[in-house]
Amino acid sequence: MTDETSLVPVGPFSNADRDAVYRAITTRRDVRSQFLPDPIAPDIFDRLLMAAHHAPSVGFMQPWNFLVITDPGVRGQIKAAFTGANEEAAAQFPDARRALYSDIKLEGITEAPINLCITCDRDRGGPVVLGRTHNRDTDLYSTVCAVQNLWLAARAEGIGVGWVSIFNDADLRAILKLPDHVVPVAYLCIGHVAELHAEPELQARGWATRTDINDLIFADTWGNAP
Ligand SMILES: Cc1cc2c(cc1C)N(C[C@H](O)[C@H](O)[C@H](O)COP(=O)(O)O)c1[nH]c(=O)[nH]c(=O)c1N2
Repeated sequence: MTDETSLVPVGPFSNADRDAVYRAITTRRDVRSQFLPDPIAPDIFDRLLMAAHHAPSVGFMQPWNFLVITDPGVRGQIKAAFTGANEEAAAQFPDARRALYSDIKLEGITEAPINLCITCDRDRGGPVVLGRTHNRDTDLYSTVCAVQNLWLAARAEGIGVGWVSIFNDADLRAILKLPDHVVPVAYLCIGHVAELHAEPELQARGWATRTDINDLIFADTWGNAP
């Protein structure tokens, strides 16, 4: 058997490059309120989509599409869908948390210059996809990898991204005219930012705190401390 793939030598990044990668990871934030109105230059937006498109995907399925939403009419419908779902969401929290929940801004749909829905086409690649034979949801996981690639690239570009998931699926599908085999994985608000929260806003607002990583690591079997 011949190996027709070509390999290139690799080593670790320079310290500066490596630090930049970790800086993007640790200083990336979910953005809801800091969007500036400035448009995003096409070359920057192209790089963000390129980053998303270079994500790993099961069987190299590349199940994503990028729905770029700029039309104010569509945005208005999306915002109304969010508002309805967010009222339903608030009602699900206990009385003690509801006031704080309602006080936290959870989207920047109308303020962000670009809204982007990253979808997953569950039929792409046909009925049998390498790596997906025993776990059908791996196409959804692949799409989430694309979202994260974009989110980190955006941090490096000084662009803020906010993920909005408080929607009834049916609303999003109807507004965006999605076919049945396409899943709206992530609805993202994207725009320039001058500032980012130093820590997750939900932590700063007292909603949740970052878990100690040592409490999350098990050895060999579930629950077994290393
Ligand atoms: C799948 C998914 C869905 C959502 C989110 C994230 C992810 C991964 N997040 C953002 C989330 O609140 C945020 O990532 C955490 O609070 C951690 O903060 P940083 O991302 O580090 O700023 C989010 N934020 C928000 O304001 N409205 C939302 O509907 C959602 N939905």
